Amino acid sequence: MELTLDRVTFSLDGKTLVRDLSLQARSGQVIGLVGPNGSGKSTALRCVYRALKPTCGTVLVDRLDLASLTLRESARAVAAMTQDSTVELDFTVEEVVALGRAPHLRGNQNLSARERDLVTGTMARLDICHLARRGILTLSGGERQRVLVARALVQEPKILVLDEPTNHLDVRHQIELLSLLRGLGPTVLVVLHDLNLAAAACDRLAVLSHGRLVASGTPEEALTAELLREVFGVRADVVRHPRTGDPQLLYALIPHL
Ligand SMILES: Nc1ncnc2c1ncn2[C@@H]1O[C@H](COP(=O)(O)OP(=O)(O)OP(=O)(O)O)[C@@H](O)[C@H]1O
Repeated sequence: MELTLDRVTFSLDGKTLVRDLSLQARSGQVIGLVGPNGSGKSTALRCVYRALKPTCGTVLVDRLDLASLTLRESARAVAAMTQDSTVELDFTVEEVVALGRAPHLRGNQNLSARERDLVTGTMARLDICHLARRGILTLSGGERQRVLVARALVQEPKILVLDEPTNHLDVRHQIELLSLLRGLGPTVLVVLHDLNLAAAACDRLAVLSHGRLVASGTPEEALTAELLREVFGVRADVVRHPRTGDPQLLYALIPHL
């Protein structure tokens, strides 16, 4: 499914956190949203998964205004793993992952055999089968993060929204998770802070600064030394990855800061 943000603005208490943001993700594309702290990335995502209602503008899923869908319909279409995703109760890992099916079930309906296989298969992909019977509250940050991604995938969404999904993950699990996003099926909108991983994982990048879109395009088009200086305030050398050809950024510490 295609995801379109059409001039989305979100204001709160007279402050505009996201201004006139227009983005388009074609079906199956992975779009990375990057930008400095406080630039409005999470706010923009919240408008997509309906935790916030845009003050102006619309979010369209296949040209259908998301706001016109019932909450159940939009929960079937859009899954989110965000910094707000929490599990307060001490469910087991397997139970939490199975909760991803909730928008597809009626009342106390049990999971079908296909859905049980989906839960098991997704847990295997996220390397969490060994945690199946553990209480979610006993997990490490990275383990928990992988469980929450599995829950979102089990939802079989058309649009997958991920806010810093590699947060807490060790380098192997970061690479595995982002590799998984490629060719996954749903259209993915993902916030990433690691620009080298974003360049490797995303078809296109959208760069936010002070709530506004300041650059967008392929990683090569978006991640220029000039943009890194102006938007992120860092000096970086942009080189090509010797194996993949992706742009990669080299930073150095600032002497005598
Ligand atoms: N509920 C709120 N009340 C007041 N200000 C808010 C609220 N939520 C967000 N903000 C402000 O809006 C701006 C954008 O926040 P947002 O969380 O969208 O940024 P972000 O780009 O995701 O940042 P980060 O990279 O640090 O996670 C920030 O200045 C933040 O302090």
